Amino acid sequence: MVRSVGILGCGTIGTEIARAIATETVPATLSVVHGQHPDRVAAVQDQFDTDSQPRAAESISDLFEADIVIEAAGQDAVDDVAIDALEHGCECLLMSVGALADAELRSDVLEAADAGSGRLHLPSGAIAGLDAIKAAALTGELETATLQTTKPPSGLEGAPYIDANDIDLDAITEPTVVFEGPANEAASAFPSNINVAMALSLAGIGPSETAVEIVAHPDAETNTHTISATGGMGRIETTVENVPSPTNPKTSYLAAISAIEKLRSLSATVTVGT
Ligand SMILES: NC(=O)C1=CN([C@@H]2O[C@H](COP(=O)(O)OP(=O)(O)OC[C@H]3O[C@@H](n4cnc5c(N)ncnc54)[C@H](O)[C@@H]3O)[C@@H](O)[C@H]2O)C=CC1
Ligand SMILES: O=C([O-])CC(=O)C(=O)O
Repeated sequence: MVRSVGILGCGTIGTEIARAIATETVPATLSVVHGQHPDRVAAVQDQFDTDSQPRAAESISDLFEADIVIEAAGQDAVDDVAIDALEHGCECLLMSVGALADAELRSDVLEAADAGSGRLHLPSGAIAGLDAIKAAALTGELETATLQTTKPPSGLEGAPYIDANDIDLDAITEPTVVFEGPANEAASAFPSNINVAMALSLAGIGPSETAVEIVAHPDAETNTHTISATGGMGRIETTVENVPSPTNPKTSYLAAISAIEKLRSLSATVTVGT
């Protein structure tokens, strides 16, 4: 049973998760939040009645008083929070799953989860189909897994890969493949765009075997993710045409509500789906 929640990052996803707690969609208390911008921290606190407002943490370690620590900050923050939270016995939910493309960090985080009393949760986020992918991978049936992601060019702005390769996003006038490669390379090349590739990898056949294609589409109005997988179980194909979040178009709205459902399910007496 998860009773108290701590949130790292008061941006699009962190604020939406806090709202779900404030409106009792999730039966838990938001006890503590940590953010970089006092105004965003205050906006999260203001979603609650005065007597139930979360405390603004002075440091990340203050979050470990909660039963579950949710990272909704960015890939750089994962190293600062995940291992310590797990070692403190907290449950830990990571949104910036792409940080686990770093093999050493991944191994340390998974080891901390194995050693501690808290569990590590990596939600499906903005993709659909990890239930089937997990089941197929467990029995060794899964042979191939690919992710094709299509975003408007503006949604890829600021990605290290775009900058390093001098890709002029403004000059794109037709659907253009801007990246092809394994998930572990995609996750660090596009840290704010393709965390979902690492979730797919960890559910499936691993980050170096999972193939990723990123398409910049000048007319796209959605962030679209298509998973294609084959193996002894048959063929899986899922496509989600995601509505971008108004406050951060790089982030699909589904990512926030996926985390909210994961959080709710931790206290549920009945769970549906794999
Ligand atoms: N797994 C998935 O399916 C998805 C994951 N994401 C990832 O989730 C994360 C959060 O996404 P958004 O809420 O849209 O981002 P956002 O940019 O709207 O909010 C992040 C907030 O965290 C704060 N922050 C960053 N580092 C911090 C630190 N060390 N300590 C305290 N606060 C810190 C920032 O100031 C910002 O307010 C991002 O890494 C994003 O790429 C986004 C969409 C889907
Ligand atoms: O929200 C999305 O569409 C996916 C995303 O940004 C990510 O996985 O980092």
